[in-house]
Amino acid sequence: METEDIIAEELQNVEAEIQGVQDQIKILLDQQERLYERQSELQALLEASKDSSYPVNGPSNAEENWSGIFEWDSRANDVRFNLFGISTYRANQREIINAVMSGRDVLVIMAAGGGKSLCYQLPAILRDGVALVVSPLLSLIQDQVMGLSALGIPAHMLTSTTNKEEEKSIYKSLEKGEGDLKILYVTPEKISKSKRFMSKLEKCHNAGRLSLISIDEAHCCSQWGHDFRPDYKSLGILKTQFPKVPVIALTATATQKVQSDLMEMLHIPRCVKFVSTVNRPNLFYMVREKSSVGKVVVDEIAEFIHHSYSDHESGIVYCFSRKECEQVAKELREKGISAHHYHADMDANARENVHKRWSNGKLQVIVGTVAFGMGINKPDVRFVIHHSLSKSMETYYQESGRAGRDGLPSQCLLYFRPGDVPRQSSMVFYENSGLQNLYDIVRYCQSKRQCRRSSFFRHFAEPLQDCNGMCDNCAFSNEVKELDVSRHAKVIISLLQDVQENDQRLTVLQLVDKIKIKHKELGSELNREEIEKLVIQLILDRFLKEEFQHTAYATNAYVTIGPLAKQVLQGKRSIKLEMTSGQKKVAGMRSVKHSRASSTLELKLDELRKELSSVHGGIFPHSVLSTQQISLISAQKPNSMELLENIIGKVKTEKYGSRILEQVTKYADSAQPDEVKEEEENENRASKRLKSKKQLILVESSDDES
Ligand SMILES: Nc1ncnc2c1ncn2[C@@H]1O[C@H](COP(=O)(O)OP(=O)(O)OP(=O)(O)O)[C@@H](O)[C@H]1O
Repeated sequence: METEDIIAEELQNVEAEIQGVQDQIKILLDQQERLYERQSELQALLEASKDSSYPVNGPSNAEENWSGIFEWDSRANDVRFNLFGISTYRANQREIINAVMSGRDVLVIMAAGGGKSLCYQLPAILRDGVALVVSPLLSLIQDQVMGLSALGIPAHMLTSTTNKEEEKSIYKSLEKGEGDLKILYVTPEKISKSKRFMSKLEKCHNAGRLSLISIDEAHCCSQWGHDFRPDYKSLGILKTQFPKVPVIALTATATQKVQSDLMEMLHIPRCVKFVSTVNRPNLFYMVREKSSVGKVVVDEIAEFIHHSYSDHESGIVYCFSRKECEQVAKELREKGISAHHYHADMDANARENVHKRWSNGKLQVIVGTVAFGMGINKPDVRFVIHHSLSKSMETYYQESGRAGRDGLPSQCLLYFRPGDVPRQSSMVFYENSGLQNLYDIVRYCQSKRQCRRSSFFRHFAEPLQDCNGMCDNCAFSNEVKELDVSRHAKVIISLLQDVQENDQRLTVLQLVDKIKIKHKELGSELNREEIEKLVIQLILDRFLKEEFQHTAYATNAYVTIGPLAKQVLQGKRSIKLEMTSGQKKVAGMRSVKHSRASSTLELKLDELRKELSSVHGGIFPHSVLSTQQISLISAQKPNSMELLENIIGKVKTEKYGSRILEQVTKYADSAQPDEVKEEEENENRASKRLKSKKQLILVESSDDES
């Protein structure tokens, strides 16, 4: 061999080795970044626990025993029961109220629908003076003020919609203590932008009349949260200016990082922290494969709603774009579902009108963008359907969490198509950890084995809890099969290498088109959806990666070779794709059962209504006792005691009288679920038959595969 050849060969080897080392460096750098993040999280936590004389999440001596006896106990019980109509506290509520009443700063992380409002509203009533509540959205504020006013609690708001006269009277109350003002809601902009307001607030404080400060949706403070609001950043001024006034910050979701961040931003390092579980046991989570044909998806959604719910049971459908919202709402209407779109392009009146009709049960479904988000106070949302992917686990948890805030069984369904990923990734790649967050939710969607609930626990760093079969993967896990697609992956990577060598670029969908042709030549049997899924999986596992390029009109996402691609090419890594034999039918079965149960109960409920009408002139408190509530009570499910007590509390508060209470209780006892159970058993049998048939088909097709 010529010297030149020897050198050239060695050079090639060295270059290959350098490439290998660079790949390793990249992986290590990523790992280092993750470790730095965790390090700063842990340092902040350590600092917070050193600083705080109170331990995180619980008392350690008598003084810190938040569930002990306090002088305000009987007053608190009186207000809870007689004013709010709530018969018992939920987990952590009493402790939180006691900590606030003791003058401590408090951080509350409690799942959606957990009952956060009571934690600041009750102390606001018990403490002398005015409580200031900062809340991010007008609609949320309006709902809260309306609700409190209906209970006879003097609550007001100071927002862009407040008229001059009302503003004057609120300022008078703040400054001079005149008039009746107990709870004042403001948006964060009021704190950051209105000097006049801050000066009035100061006067209120100086006169000893600022009783507490509540920061709702506190995750908006943190850039690491999923809904950062710049105006929330300036809320730290409240603690600086009013250091002795207790601050209570509340949110449904906050990772460790967000928690430490918001404690720092709000200047409450010594706060007592109450973290409740993120688990929402009443929510059934499922993911369905989304057809590439838009009409098919809407047909399926319509069928799901028709099958599962009666007209008065409402839900939300989330879409990616405004145009999509309008289209989906229109198609749902054509299918006989009362639906309307909701997005930021509509004027405020039109939006409010849609929201109102939906809240009053006159509209069954709102088809919204994420603009229809925080501030939805409707407790009986029975289903949340995602027509498109959310941008992170946190956003999905929040959005789907709008279902079932009343604690009753509700369903969260996400339609996922791998081909939708680039659309989202080109929107989020510039955000802090945007891609990482997106890929987490994509993993959630792609997995056909992992418990959906456990993904939430992992994401929020919470110990795992039993899912009780309340997700599609737990309910139907044995339908899944793993297919070795290593050779398909090699073809994809090689093809992409060729493309890159020719200085060309491909989007995910273009790549899929090319592979489809190539696979046909190779006699491969993966269909288009499966190839899409494989490409996305290769991106998640860093065998491929996404790159972005801005044009004048948009940001395009391209797919390129990832840092670990070589491992596949060299046969060091095998690639497996999870496959099922078809759509999971669990929702359909539950829904058939559910709608039949509802109709049986509806008949009985009508009987009850007739009887009650003789007492109350035909007005039955439907909001107090829905068909589903009765169904739950009669089936003696978990939660039923709380529900029954809640109903009793409400009936008492709303003065429907003892006769109704008696009838309700009697009715709840007598509703008989036997018929329902029988139907359920029949359906289970049918489901088992269907499953074994599907497995057979699966085995046959996988034999072909190998
Ligand atoms: N102890 C309780 N017993 C029964 N019902 C309760 C209790 N506490 C609160 N609720 C009810 O639970 C529902 C949800 O409460 P709330 O609106 O405070 O939830 P939240 O935690 O603020 O939820 P989100 O994060 O979704 O806004 C309300 O209808 C409220 O009246």
